[in-house]
Amino acid sequence: MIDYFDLEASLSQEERLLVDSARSFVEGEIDDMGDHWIEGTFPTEVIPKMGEMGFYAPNLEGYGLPGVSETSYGLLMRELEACDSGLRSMASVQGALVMYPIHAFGSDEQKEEWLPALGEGEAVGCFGLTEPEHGSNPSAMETHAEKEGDEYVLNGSKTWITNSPISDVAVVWARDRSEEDDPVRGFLVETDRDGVTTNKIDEKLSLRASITGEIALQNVEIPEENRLPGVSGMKGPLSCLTQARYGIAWGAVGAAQDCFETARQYATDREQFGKPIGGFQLQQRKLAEMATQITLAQLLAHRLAELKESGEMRPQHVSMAKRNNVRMARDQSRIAREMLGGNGITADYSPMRHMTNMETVYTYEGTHDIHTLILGEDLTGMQAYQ
Ligand SMILES: Cc1cc2nc3c(=O)[nH]c(=O)nc-3n(C[C@H](O)[C@H](O)[C@H](O)COP(=O)(O)OP(=O)(O)OC[C@H]3O[C@@H](n4cnc5c(N)ncnc54)[C@H](O)[C@@H]3O)c2cc1C
Repeated sequence: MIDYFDLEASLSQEERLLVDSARSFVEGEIDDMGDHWIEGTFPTEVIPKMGEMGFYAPNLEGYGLPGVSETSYGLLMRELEACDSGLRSMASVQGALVMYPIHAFGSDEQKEEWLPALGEGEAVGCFGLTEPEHGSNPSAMETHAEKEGDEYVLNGSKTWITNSPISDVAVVWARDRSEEDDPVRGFLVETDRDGVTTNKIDEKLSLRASITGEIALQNVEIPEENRLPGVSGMKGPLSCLTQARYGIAWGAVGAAQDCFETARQYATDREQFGKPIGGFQLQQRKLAEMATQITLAQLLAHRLAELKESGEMRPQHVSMAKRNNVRMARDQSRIAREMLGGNGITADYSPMRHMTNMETVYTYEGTHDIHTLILGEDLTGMQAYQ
């Protein structure tokens, strides 16, 4: 894969090993992502295998988790998304959006119950924040929890929830009406409880190789021990999103790298007017621009990892990297598709699959617009959301 500035020369042995094992896992276990994309399915048989490989939250420590470097974690997300954004989304949601909040804000009992099972891929989790009427502004959420004795009763609905139809547990963010000012709290909701339904959203034209659904909660009773005790307010869900967005900033680079390699190979093989199309200046310009944009995004991702490792990373740094790298992958996947001519619109080649996936990645985890506003506020001190 393209590494024009030789950034990988400075990887540690652990980091290099992780890249190699993720790459050979993808090559050995997943050869039919195009078929899954067409069918709108996810290869669920790889969920426990990804657990065995240690792909879920390996940057966390304890409960069997190895605590690898942030660069290792980023490289892993990059390798998974080079295959498909659906595969990276599986690892991102399970690791950054489900295991992270349990690890950071959960009780000892919650950690013991869920972290080993989720880490091994024996259980699947999902993250319920978005609601039908509240996407970019989740703080306006209507889902709420009322305290009744030593139980909570949850009501509300979440939508666009990755993996909800195949999840064992959902981290549901809801207003806790038993406290003053109804703060947002996280609740662990087992999906087999009475009153929980998780309908699948069909006919997506993007991120097709990923299962997406709703979570409807109708008088769902859960014990009060299922509330995450360690966080209150929007910083709960937002801190999870910072973790997941970090992985996306890396993952998008993987999708773009795969597009680049596919386009470069095609330009070498495909002949028109008696020579490979890669010999024409117009095609070389496209490859030169693609390589440059990928390299800039790689530099951003590597520096972001250093900031995260040293504890200096701010959510706004993540916003800039997610915003830039996803836009880059969205633009460059289209150029790669274009270079493949008619063949580029088939599922035999990855660029158009990546290109359509990028529409979701551009929108979820904070839309491109919302990250623009986060940066605008950071740069001016004035917020322009409303
Ligand atoms: C495939 C997929 C998987 C997802 N997985 C999950 C998941 O696992 N868990 C979860 O909780 N959510 C998930 N989401 C939801 C996702 O995070 C939301 O779609 C996203 O936050 C945008 O919300 P919305 O779709 O309601 O769009 P809206 O918020 O309605 O936005 C519509 C448009 O308005 C723009 N806009 C909104 N506010 C402003 C403003 N103040 N200024 C300027 N422009 C603005 C937006 O940028 C966008 O272009 C997923 C989404 C998809 C598509």
